[in-house]
Amino acid sequence: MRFPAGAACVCRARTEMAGPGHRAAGKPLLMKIVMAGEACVGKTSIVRGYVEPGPPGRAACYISTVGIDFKVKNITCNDTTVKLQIWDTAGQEQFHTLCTSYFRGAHGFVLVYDITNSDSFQGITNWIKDIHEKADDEVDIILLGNKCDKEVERVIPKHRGEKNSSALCDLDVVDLNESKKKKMWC
Ligand SMILES: Nc1nc2c(ncn2[C@@H]2O[C@H](COP(=O)(O)OP(=O)(O)OP(=O)(O)O)[C@@H](O)[C@H]2O)c(=O)[nH]1
Repeated sequence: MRFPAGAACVCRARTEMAGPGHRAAGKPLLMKIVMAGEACVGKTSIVRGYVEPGPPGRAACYISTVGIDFKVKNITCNDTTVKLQIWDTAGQEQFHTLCTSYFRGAHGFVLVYDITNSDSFQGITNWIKDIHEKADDEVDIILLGNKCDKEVERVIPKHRGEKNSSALCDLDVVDLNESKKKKMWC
């Protein structure tokens, strides 16, 4: 998955995300990806930049997502057509129960924080817990530090994002048994 300029991806996606069992003959491989993270970190902007044609742009004003939104994009990966179903969740607390109910069945998560907002970075731990509780047994997670154009306002150094992702890998190993295994690719 490729992200718009300005986004620092500190983990990488697994390329072989779903096996052939997920595909009916002649149909593209269907992948469910969920965007998650605190409000206003830029999830919707990232999805729009990725899915909509034309140069990536951001909304002039912030309109928070109400509940959940949904976009589709077809990509080709290793000669296989993959239909990405991207669920853009609202970060506001009032939608939390609704949004996490969409975690089941996801193949991958993009967890977004804002590098200029330490609360959004601290919130990542809770999102990981939600994934452990509500998602299926094996999922891939990308941790993404957004708003990298605001370098002068940065409060989360890149190495903290990288450290967090390795810490979360350790957490996986310690806390999860074989049947409830999540993978964090760093
Ligand atoms: N400077 C800067 N601003 C950004 C960036 N990405 C998003 N924004 C701005 O941040 C604000 C929030 O962006 P959204 O994409 O709506 O954030 P969200 O995470 O979807 O918010 P919720 O729907 O409330 O969960 C908007 O004003 C965007 O224009 C970025 O990379 N850099």
